[in-house]
Amino acid sequence: MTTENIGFIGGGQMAEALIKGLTQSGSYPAENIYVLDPSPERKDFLTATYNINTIEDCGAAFATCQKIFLAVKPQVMSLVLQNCQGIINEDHLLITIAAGLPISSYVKTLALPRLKIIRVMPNTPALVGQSASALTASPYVSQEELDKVQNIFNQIGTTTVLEECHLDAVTGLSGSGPAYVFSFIEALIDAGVAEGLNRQVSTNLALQTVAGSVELLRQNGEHPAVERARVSSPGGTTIAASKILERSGFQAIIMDAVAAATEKSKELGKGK
Ligand SMILES: NC(=O)C1=CN([C@@H]2O[C@H](COP(=O)(O)OP(=O)(O)OC[C@H]3O[C@@H](n4cnc5c(N)ncnc54)[C@H](O)[C@@H]3O)[C@@H](O)[C@H]2O)C=CC1
Ligand SMILES: O=C(O)[C@@H]1CCC=N1
Repeated sequence: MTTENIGFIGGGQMAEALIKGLTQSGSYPAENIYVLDPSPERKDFLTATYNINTIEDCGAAFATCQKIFLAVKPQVMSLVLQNCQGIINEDHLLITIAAGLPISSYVKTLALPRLKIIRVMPNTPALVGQSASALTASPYVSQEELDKVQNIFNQIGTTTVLEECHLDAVTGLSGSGPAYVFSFIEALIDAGVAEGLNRQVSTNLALQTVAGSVELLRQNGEHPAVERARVSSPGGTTIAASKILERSGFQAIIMDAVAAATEKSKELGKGK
């Protein structure tokens, strides 16, 4: 078990997902985790729930922790970085999870050409140890530092190291992806209710259908189209439903949704 301090600037949903994953997996002692957040309610909640420390300003955060996670909204990131200017140095390691903002924007705002920074896109299933995270690092991050941070994200799910040019697509697919899956599940539940099933029964059936289908794809390793064909009996119920999905452009709708989120991620980084 490591005893290195790590800090979080921003103690919202995603920071909590990481803190929960790290403390509950036992990979980080709570006493080595520090969080800075302007909301007294968030600080009280995080300290009471996870037994971690709070910290009052950037100066204290960067004096206490060499590794700092930036977990604020992209829209407030430049304000946070301005508050940290002159405090962050090239020995610190920043780990940002903000959507859209390229590594170059941090280098520029902090005026630190040799800044060590890792950009990560996780997702909220981190709260239950099932995140899908992609990481990319600035050239001044050593392989050992990248491995350590990747290992932190491995505690809350799976990780992939990618070139930075792919991070917007990752944001559109897996960063925002849980929301699309939740919409699909919600629709399945309501459909069951519309067909007369009790809401709890419908919820249980929908959740297990999605979880079981994911497990089947994982274990069989087949393309989803192959598994779809296996469900579709000739003249049967599934092919009747598939015709409706095809006619409504179901797959194109999902692809358009991912493209819109990817484009938004690019927009967030424009001019930064
Ligand atoms: N929610 C999600 O599914 C995902 C979010 N992200 C990224 O994670 C980052 C955080 O998102 P969430 O946790 O969802 O947002 P959130 O709104 O839950 O958390 C942001 C936190 O930052 C705090 N904050 C505001 N101004 C601050 C300041 N000046 N200094 C320190 N803290 C400040 C707020 O009080 C709040 O607790 C965003 O950049 C987002 O793009 C990345 C992957 C998934
Ligand atoms: O909606 C957002 O902007 C954030 C980034 C990825 C998921 N949630």
